[in-house]
Amino acid sequence: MPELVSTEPATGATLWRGPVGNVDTEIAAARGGWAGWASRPLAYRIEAMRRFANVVRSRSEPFADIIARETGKPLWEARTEVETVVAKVEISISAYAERTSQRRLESPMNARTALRHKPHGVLAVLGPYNFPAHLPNGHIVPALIAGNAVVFKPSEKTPATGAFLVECFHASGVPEDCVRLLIGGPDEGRALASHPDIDGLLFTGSSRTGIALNRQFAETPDKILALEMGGNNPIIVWNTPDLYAAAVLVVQSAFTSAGQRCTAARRLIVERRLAEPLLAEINRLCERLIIGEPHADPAPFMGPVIDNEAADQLTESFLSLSARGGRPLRFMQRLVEGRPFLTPGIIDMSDTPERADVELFGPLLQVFRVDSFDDALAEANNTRYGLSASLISPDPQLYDRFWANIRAGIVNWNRPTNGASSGAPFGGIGLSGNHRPSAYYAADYCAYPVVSAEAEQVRASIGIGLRNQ
Ligand SMILES: NC(=O)C1=CN([C@@H]2O[C@H](COP(=O)(O)OP(=O)(O)OC[C@H]3O[C@@H](n4cnc5c(N)ncnc54)[C@H](O)[C@@H]3O)[C@@H](O)[C@H]2O)C=CC1
Ligand SMILES: O=C(O)CCC(=O)N[C@@H](CCC(=O)O)C(=O)O
Repeated sequence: MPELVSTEPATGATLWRGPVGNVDTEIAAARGGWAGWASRPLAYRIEAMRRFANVVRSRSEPFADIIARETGKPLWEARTEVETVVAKVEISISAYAERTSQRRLESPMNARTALRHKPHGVLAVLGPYNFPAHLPNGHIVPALIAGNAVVFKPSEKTPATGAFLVECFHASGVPEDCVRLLIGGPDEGRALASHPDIDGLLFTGSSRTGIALNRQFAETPDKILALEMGGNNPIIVWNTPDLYAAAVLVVQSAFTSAGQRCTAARRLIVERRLAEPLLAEINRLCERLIIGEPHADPAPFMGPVIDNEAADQLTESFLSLSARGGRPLRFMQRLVEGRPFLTPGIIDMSDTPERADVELFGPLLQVFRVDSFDDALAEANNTRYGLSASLISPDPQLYDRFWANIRAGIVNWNRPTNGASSGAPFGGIGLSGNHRPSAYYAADYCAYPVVSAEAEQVRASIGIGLRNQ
């Protein structure tokens, strides 16, 4: 039986191994469990989710340890990921009530119109590796509250975290048939996505995969497809007196999680006169960033990227940007022979007319110096993605212009591009999503509305257009 092995990026040690799952078996199990779960009262499902939150809380340290080891992210950051898994439950309960619960609408005499929502059935969830618990959980919890059953395939790079998450659902009394774990890679992902017996797919991952899935789902408009994809996110720094604070926001935006966030800033757009002093501040901060293994003491700011292949691709991308005319401001370097620890790379692309509009998923920031705010906006919008964008400037009028003109689903002011709230909708436009935002709005894609005109008495008359008897 083929096996999947999970390796700790920081050390190369084997963390977990397990057999690749069978797609048909998992879907059949979920199909079997679904009707029973959907017919339970909402209060029952909510109680089950609250028990799940308690189970996760009681296992928070081992959970954070697995996330940290498997992704390489610092332990402090893995702990915040576990906290978001817990917090997701109450947020999703509120979101369900607000966005997809029952309502009675105005209607003519003797009748009523009721709005209710129904679950889709069996939903497939495909997860990414960068938030291997929080992001799939952001689909799974709302899906279960709405009454769906779920087949969850974690990233092939983070199966241990996926298995831990599913075990927490089962330990909290969610029937094993309602949340199924499918271990596997892209092949299993494809088989799951194309299986005739799923009712929809909730995906978080790269735009490349999302586009392939969108194509595949073109033949099945009856199935729900929610795509949360990547970004090529801009951060503009303009007319700000506090360059240190601006530098902190840029560094947090670009290099938190070793740049492995879909909301990470990939492009710094700065007014020309501020560029040198701002970059000097950023450089000084980068010198001080601790890069180390997840459990190191003192705690690192960031760990390695996910694996050596990703690290190789990022260093090659850095070289390719400089070959195309970019001017390296900080070289991206491998810190430890044979392990994927990278130093932040910063490259000035201002004089390069050709822009490669791709998401470089790691600690790599491109810089663009511009002369006017109009140029800054044009540069910021010079992308087919549209996930997050930030303006760093004390000027509210500039923020008004930025807000009105920037094309993104998350538009921030004097805040990092990342760190989005689970209590708000989360999603982007362009290649960043398919207009089915997640987080607070995940409730919307986990259920469909059913409108019923209802009257208890069988009473009817045709008032117009009848001949006398
Ligand atoms: N917008 C958002 O909410 C977020 C987006 N991301 C994006 O995710 C990416 C990083 O995650 P990755 O794991 O590298 O993404 P990925 O697209 O490589 O993989 C995501 C999942 O899809 C599966 N998969 C891969 N190819 C497939 C195919 N052809 N058919 C079906 N399934 C397939 C993988 O096994 C994995 O479970 C980045 O691009 C990042 O921006 C990450 C987190 C949040
Ligand atoms: O999905 C949610 O509950 C909120 C969105 C969220 O957590 N965003 C994070 C991480 C997403 C990523 O970049 O992979 C963020 O904006 O930093």
